[in-house]
Amino acid sequence: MLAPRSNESSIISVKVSGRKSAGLPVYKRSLKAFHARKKSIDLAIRSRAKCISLMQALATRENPPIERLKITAIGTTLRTKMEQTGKRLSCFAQALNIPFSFNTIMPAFKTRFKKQQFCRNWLHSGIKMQAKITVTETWLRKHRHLYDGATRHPFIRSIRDGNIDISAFKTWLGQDYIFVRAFVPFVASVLTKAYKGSDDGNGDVEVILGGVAALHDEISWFKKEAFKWGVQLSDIVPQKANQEYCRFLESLISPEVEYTVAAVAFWAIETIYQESFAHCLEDDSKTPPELKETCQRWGNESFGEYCNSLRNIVDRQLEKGSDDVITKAEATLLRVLEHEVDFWNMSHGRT
Ligand SMILES: Cc1ncc(CN)c(N)n1
Repeated sequence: MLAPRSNESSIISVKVSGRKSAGLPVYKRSLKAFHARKKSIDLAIRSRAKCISLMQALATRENPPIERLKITAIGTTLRTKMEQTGKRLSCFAQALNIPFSFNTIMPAFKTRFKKQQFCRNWLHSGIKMQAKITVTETWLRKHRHLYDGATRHPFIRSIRDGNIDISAFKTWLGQDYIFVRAFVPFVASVLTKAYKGSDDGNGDVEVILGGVAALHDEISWFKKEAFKWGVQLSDIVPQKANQEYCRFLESLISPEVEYTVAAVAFWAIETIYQESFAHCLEDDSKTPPELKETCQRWGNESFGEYCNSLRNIVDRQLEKGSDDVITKAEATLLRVLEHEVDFWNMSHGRT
């Protein structure tokens, strides 16, 4: 244990995960350690509420002053949820005048066992583990603006705020049905590429096969939903943005397109819907009850886990990809983001 001199301030580092911390409430333990002038404290904490209690307690302390509160959240599924927590905590820290930083770590695991093992070690060992920034993480940071444009589009915001124009929703429903039909051969081609192109010790084929299987159910859902809303699917003519997006998918089916490049497109297409619709299900959302089922379809947690599995596949592939493949894959991600924005614009009646 390091004991700083009395005029030295301390950095408190708190680890957050879904696991319950044992014994004393976390903030009491943190403060105890703070009094004991430990330089750094690693604790597992369960909820945002506990972080808030800790901040309140720290804010009222004068001696020694807090230099910086650093919270690192480890998660294995919903990155957006962790980021939201980070934003809220950051606002709160600002209000209390506590210098604050928040990081998230989303490590990839081959098996559930490895994940549990990591969480156990991370929470209890006190060993600081360096999070490795993956290629997808780098891209999402670099293209944050475009990514947010695709996942927080005014169309999605209008669902979330409860003021969606139902005719726009019906447009989206009909057009997306056509898109999903074109998506089927694309996903099947990714499956073929995975079968041929990966060593598959990691189960890529199984994950992608799950995606192919789910599309059957998805198409049935569109038919049921169209009936409910009085949308005649046989009358739908694909609009320009949809045609272009479907043409883009078709171009990725070509055997010349590498598995890594096609897998990046697949991951991005699924994840954009996951993050968009999950946004409409957050606690403070005013999504109309009749649209909740639609949002659940892509915004649910298990779809989030599936997207995360796709992301792990992509990161593993990128890790061993040539510079040329990585460049093409990044360009493909950007194309997907642009097509998604165009698709929302089209649904929103902006084209
Ligand atoms: C346009 C679009 N993008 C993504 C998804 C999710 N598969 C979708 N159904 N439609």
